[in-house]
Amino acid sequence: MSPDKLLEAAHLARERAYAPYSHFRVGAAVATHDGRVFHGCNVENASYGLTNCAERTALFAAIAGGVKPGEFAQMAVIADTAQPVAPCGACRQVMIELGGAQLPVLLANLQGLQHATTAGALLPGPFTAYPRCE
Ligand SMILES: O=c1ccn([C@H]2C[C@H](O)[C@@H](CO)O2)c(=O)[nH]1
Ligand SMILES: [Zn+2]
Repeated sequence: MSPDKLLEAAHLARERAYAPYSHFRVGAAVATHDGRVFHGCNVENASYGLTNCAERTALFAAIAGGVKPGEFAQMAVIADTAQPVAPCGACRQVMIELGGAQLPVLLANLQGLQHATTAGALLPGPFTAYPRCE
């Protein structure tokens, strides 16, 4: 799947954002090596801290749909920002856990600006669980 096609999927997912508090809509999409695509949008809550970002929604939807870590091929994220959207730290950590540091991530805005990066480049020095217990 081309990065542009995946970005189109993220754009469509953004339309489904539930963001009545911030009014800031974000869309994400992840593709697997065998061509499955999962969509994510941000889902807010009256208890603001319960909000789930578009990126994690997409990754969690994929895992819930049967995707295993290591099967992710690429991810795309889009929002109405001046520069290509910058995922939050929590999502960067989850991208690395599930997609791996090499996961290609295409960040974009509605004006067509794009930044191609990787999960590892977005979060150097990620937390990895309990290395001293191995
Ligand atoms: O990369 C990002 C940044 C923010 N948000 C959401 C969380 C919240 O609903 C709104 C404002 O932060 O945007 C995302 O989904 N992804
Ligand atoms: Zn986030």
